[in-house]
Amino acid sequence: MTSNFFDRLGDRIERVDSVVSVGLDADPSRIPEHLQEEELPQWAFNRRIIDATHEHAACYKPNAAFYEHADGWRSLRETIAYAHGKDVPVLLDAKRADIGNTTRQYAKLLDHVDAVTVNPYMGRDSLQPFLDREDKGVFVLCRTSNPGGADLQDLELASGEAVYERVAALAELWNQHGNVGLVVGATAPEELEAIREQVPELPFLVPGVGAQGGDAEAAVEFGLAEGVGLVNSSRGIIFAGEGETFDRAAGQAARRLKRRLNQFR
Ligand SMILES: O=C(O)c1cc(=O)[nH]c(=O)n1[C@@H]1O[C@H](COP(=O)(O)O)[C@@H](O)[C@H]1O
Repeated sequence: MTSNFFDRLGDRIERVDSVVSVGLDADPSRIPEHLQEEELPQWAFNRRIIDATHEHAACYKPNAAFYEHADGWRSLRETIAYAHGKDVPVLLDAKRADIGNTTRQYAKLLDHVDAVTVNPYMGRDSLQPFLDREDKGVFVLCRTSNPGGADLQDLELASGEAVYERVAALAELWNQHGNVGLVVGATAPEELEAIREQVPELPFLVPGVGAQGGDAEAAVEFGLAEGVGLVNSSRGIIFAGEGETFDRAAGQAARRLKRRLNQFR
């Protein structure tokens, strides 16, 4: 097995012919009723989602926010092990970073998963323990998909560049081990194109297609670097259906998104 995350991800993308990241944002309030009686409803839900979608998944992206409660951590651990059992990499969407002493603890997340998302606001030292993990992927938030993404990220610096452009430039500097990618939302296609031009070699994680209505074509056209990158949908896949057959609907939604994205690859 190659020791570089993006090489492994590239292999996975080739094997399943898919750049779909299936977002495991298992909102407890939306888990179908028949699973609510299980000891760990989120895990019961995710297991069925993984069974139904793994053939179409380049990776799974659980967002840590949905698991930060006592049973949540157990569900997350089971979910990660199960995804790995199906040979699918796991990107933990944690958006972490802090002062060195603290971030060294955060970086231990990478003992359990293949990649994480991190927040660049506190600068290089806050990311260093993540960046030092040569075999893992580190996706730096660059231009996010939410409406407020413009509030700070689009601000123009004295140098004339936008804050998100500065982040992209820094990420290139931080990429000494070839383990850094960027997070750029599909809801900002112009910025997506500009950032791709600026940093042709960095793979992107592009969230925001599906529930947030982002641009799937731009996500593929600008998100991939030499064919490697991820386009994430969470609610659009895992909550595509309801009730007893929710997992079938999720499988169909994942396959549909894969095919749609593949038209642009
Ligand atoms: O880092 C992320 O993945 C992320 C960055 C961003 O700019 N926008 C964004 O939506 N995300 C995450 O991507 C997922 C999107 O979920 P859906 O809108 O349900 O597809 C959520 O887990 C978000 O936290």
